[in-house]
Amino acid sequence: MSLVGMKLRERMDKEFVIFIFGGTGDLAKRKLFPVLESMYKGGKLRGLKGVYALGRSVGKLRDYVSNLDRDFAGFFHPFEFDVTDKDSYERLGREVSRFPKEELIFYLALPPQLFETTIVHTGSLLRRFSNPRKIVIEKPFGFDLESARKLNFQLRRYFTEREIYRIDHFLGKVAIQNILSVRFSNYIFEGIWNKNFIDCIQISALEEIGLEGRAGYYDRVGALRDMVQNHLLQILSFLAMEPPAIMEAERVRDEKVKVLSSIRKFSRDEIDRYAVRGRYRGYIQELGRDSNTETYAAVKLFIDNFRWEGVPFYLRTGKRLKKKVTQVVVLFKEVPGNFGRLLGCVPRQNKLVFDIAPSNDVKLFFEMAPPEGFLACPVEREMELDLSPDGLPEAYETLIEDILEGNQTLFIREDESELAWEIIQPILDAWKEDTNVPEYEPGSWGPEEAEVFIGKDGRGWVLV
Ligand SMILES: NC(=O)C1=CN([C@@H]2O[C@H](COP(=O)(O)OP(=O)(O)OC[C@H]3O[C@@H](n4cnc5c(N)ncnc54)[C@H](OP(=O)(O)O)[C@@H]3O)[C@@H](O)[C@H]2O)C=CC1
Ligand SMILES: O=C1O[C@H](COP(=O)(O)O)[C@@H](O)[C@H](O)[C@H]1O
Repeated sequence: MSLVGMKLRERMDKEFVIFIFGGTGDLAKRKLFPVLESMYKGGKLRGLKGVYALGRSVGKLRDYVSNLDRDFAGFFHPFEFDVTDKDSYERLGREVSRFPKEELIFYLALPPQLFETTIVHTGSLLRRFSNPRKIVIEKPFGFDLESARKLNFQLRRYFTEREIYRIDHFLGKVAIQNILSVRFSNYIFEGIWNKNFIDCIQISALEEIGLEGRAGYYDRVGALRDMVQNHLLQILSFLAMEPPAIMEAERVRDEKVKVLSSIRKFSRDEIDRYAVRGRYRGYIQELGRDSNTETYAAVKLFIDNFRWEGVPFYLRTGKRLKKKVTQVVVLFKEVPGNFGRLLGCVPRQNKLVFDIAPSNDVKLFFEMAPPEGFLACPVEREMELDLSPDGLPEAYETLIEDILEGNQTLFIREDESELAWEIIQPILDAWKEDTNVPEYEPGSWGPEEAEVFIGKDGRGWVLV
C-alpha cells in the first residue's frame, strides 16, 4: 500500500468528534458542513462519531438539518451554546465525557473577538479529559499584533503547537499550492526567480460581492485584516520562499517565516508610500451607521534578502469591484537588446500568471515574431495550462483532511501568525488616526488613489 493509502486508512479508522463553535454561522453552513457531509458520503470520515454545531441560535439550523443526508444527520448535533457562558461549558463537558477515547477537534469559526474566551474556557474544560485533542482557529487570528500575542499566550497554556491549527483556507486551494510546484519543479522558472529577472509581482484578490450579511464581522475588521494580513501574505510567502531542504511541515514553515521576517518595516509617517485604502460608495448607507472601515486595501512590500532586494510586491484586495478575480502576475524585466525596442515598437513585459479564481490555471505571456517576420513588431502570445479539467477539491476539504491526518504544513505556525501582524500593524495604526477614507464606485476596479499609488512607481495594476 502507498504511503498516501496507509495514511488514509490510519485516518479513516481513527475515531473523532468535531465541535464547531460558530456552527450557526455563514462559514459553517456554507462551507464546513457541506464539506463534512460530502467527505462522509465519500467514505472519507469512517471514524466520525459526531459533528456538534454550537451557537446561541441553533433553532436556525432546523431546516438545514432536515435537508442533510439521512446517515450524516445521525451524527449531526445542533447544541445551544454561548461561548461567554460558564454553564454552556459544563453542558459541553457532559457531552465530551460521552467520548472517552476519541480525538476531540474544536473548530473556532467565530468572530475573532471571541477566540480568546473560547480558547481559555475550552482549554480549562479539557484539563478534566485525557483524550487526544486539536484546536482549529479561523482567520483573522486576532485583531492586531497585541491580540494575536495574547491568543498565542492563551493557546500555549492549554495546547501544544502540534495540537494547534491556525487555518487559512487560501492554503487549501490547489491553485495556490501550485505556486510551489511550478517554482520548485521547473528549472526554467526557478533559474529566473529573482531580482535579476523579475520586475515586480502583483497579487490581487478582487471581489464583486459586498457585505453579504456579514456587516457585523466585516465592519470591525476591514479589508486589510480580512484579506491582506492572512491570505495575501500567505500567497506572498509561497512566491518568495526558498525551497525546504526536506518535505516536512516545520521546514516548509521555517522558510515562510524567513520571508515574513525579511519584509521591510516602515514607519507610521511613511505609510502613504506603502499603502492605500478605499471604501465603496454606498457602504455607510448599507451599514446603517458611520464607519471608517476600508473595503479596499493595497500595499507595496519589499523583501530585503539576497533574492528579492528591490523587487516590489504589490498586494490588493477589495469588495464590490468589477468582478471576482484572484490572480498572481509575475512581471519580468525587459531583455537587454530587446528586439521590439530596436524596431521602435513598445515592448511588453513577459508575464507568468497564476489564476486562482474564477479559473485555476497558469498562463505564460511572451513575445513572438508576427507572420511578417522578425523585422516587424513582435506580438504577444499566450500559453495557458489548466490545472485540472475535472475540477479541484474544495479548499476546506483539503485542510480538514490535513487536520485529521495531523499534517500542519498548510497551517500557520505561532511565529508566522505574529510576524504577519507586525507587517501590517503600522498601517492599522496610521489608518486608525486618519479617518479620511477615499471612496470608489461600486463596479469599478477600486479608488483612483490606488492607480496613483502604483503609478508613482511608473507601473500600473495588471490583470490578464
Ligand atoms: N464566511 C466566510 O466565507 C469565511 C469566514 N471565515 C472566518 O470564519 C469566522 C466566522 O465567520 P462567519 O461564519 O462568516 O461569521 P458569522 O457572523 O456568520 O457567524 C458567527 C458565528 O459566531 C457565533 N457566535 C457569536 N457570538 C457567540 C456567542 N456569544 N456564543 C456562541 N456563538 C456565538 C454565531 O452564532 P449565534 O449567533 O447563533 O450564537 C455564529 O454562528 C470568522 O473568523 C471569519 O473570518 C474565514 C473564511 C471565509
Ligand atoms: O476569508 C475570506 O475570504 C473570502 C474570499 O475567499 P474565496 O475563497 O471566496 O476567494 C472573502 O470574501 C471574505 O471576506 C474573507 O473573510
